[in-house]
Amino acid sequence: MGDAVDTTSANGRTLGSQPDIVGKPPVLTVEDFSKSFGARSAVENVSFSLMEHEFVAVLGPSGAGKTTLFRCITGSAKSDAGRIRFGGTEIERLTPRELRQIAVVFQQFNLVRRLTALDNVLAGRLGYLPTWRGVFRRFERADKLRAFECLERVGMLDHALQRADTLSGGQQQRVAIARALAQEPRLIVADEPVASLDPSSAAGVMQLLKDIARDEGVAVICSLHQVGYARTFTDRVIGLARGRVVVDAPTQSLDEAAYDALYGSADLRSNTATTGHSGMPDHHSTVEKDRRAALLLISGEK
Ligand SMILES: Nc1ncnc2c1ncn2[C@@H]1O[C@H](COP(=O)(O)OP(=O)(O)OP(=O)(O)O)[C@@H](O)[C@H]1O
Repeated sequence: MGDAVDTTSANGRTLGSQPDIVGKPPVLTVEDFSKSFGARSAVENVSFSLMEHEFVAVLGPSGAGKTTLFRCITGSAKSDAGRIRFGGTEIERLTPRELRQIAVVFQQFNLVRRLTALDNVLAGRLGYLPTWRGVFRRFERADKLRAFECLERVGMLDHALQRADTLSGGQQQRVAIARALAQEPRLIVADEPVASLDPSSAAGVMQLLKDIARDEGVAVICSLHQVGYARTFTDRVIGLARGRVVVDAPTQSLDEAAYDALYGSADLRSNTATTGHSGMPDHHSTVEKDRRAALLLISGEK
């Protein structure tokens, strides 16, 4: 390996010493992306790009548009305007094989509860099997070896044959990350991956995602409600408020004013008015709670 050199991302930020990404195109590019639900604008003119090895947090008050953005990145919802490119190709034009390189980690793990950890991880290989093998779950030896390696990578090898519903929340999320790794991803999209975990398990999962970005060269984009985890583990913060990017900067450069822009800029009345679809939480109180949590964490860590 040659000497480490500082590398600047497409967004003009230094990613640290990552010699192997020099001259490489971004893994993901989001350009002037917008999405509305009827007359309600959820995400507006969002642009950013992600490089290999980057671990990026997406922060923002409830209703800011994080989930909508993630659903469009993974191809499960369509944008109204703008472009999302993965490895240079627009998301809508990706082949199934290319789409497999985008792995998703969910808040509720989404494991098959009655299957073992190993069988859940093998599900990440399904996209690589010919159809008939997939239907009968006839995995090749190489797929099984790969699944074991992924379980080892997340520290869950000893639990390979344990049923998913007998694992703790933190262990289940590790298995879900192993399943994501089994897809051989270039991008991991983690939608509030630690929201259901206790603080110790959450820190372990955040550290694991950080290590994967650093060691495997995967780009990881992760929505969070906890500013502290973003500050401790991620390289860069993209802050959304009312569907717009209000912060996009290296994590270490962010100060109180930046978090204030993110959580304090939300016009609570208009935010509540634009987030009223059924099933959503009380946005006024959630935004205020997020803001207080952000300020507490910032003042506590200085
Ligand atoms: N299926 C839908 N139908 C109508 N409006 C929607 C739908 N999904 C999201 N929205 C609206 O889009 C906006 C963004 O919502 P989104 O769920 O993306 O925010 P979020 O930042 O992920 O919030 P949270 O942190 O609470 O998950 C909100 O105004 C929301 O009410």
